[in-house]
Amino acid sequence: MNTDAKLEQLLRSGLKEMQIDASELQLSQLLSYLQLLIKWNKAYNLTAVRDPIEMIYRHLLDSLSILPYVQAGELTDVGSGAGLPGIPLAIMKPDLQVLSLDSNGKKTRFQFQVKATLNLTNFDVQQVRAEALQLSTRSKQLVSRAFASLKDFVNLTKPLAAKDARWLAMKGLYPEDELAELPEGYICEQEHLLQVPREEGQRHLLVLVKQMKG
Ligand SMILES: C[S@@+](CC[C@H](N)C(=O)[O-])C[C@H]1O[C@@H](n2cnc3c(N)ncnc32)[C@H](O)[C@@H]1O
Repeated sequence: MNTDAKLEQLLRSGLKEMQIDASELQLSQLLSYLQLLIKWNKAYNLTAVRDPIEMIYRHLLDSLSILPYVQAGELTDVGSGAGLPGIPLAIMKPDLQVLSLDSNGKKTRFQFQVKATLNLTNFDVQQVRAEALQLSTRSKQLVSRAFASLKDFVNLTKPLAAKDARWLAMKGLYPEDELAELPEGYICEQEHLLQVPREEGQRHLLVLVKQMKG
């Protein structure tokens, strides 16, 4: 079996194991994204993960592990790097409109290329520091993976967030210390253990909200 066929087979079986139904178009978009990531990573150093098989688990499937907790509508991905988790989520969830933010021009150029190649109409990207951005409509749902502490994630993005916003923070180790340092008035409303095939370490999703008064 050639390498591309092997990657396709591993992705198909990983999605199946996670009970994610992908159409043939979605599957081919995920594979095209993977191919672009492999190609651009050589020159642009987008991710420390170099092995294409590892990219399937640590990037594509890890991003998709939060699918059950993402609500339809808009989602702002903060510090998205190579487009993670925003690009896999935009591919798999057409009822989601993703705004992807990163301060690094090489990374946002890569994301523009992915958007154009895959014709991802529900995905937009901006090169900006999150704390410098002003949105005309504030975001109800923000996500980050490997971006910042919980405290910094909330503090840097407060001006972007609607009153009833949910901050989805993807974490490896359970961030006990970070939870103790949440900005005043913010609570962790939900915690979910995330399951990714072949990945042994525990992964967590914490959903943070601003506590309503009264
Ligand atoms: C460790 S990478 C994580 C990338 C991606 N979320 C992932 O999981 O692979 C963190 C990213 O945050 C970006 N970043 C750091 N500070 C930022 C800020 N204040 N605003 C926007 N992006 C920022 C960096 O350029 C980098 O691409």
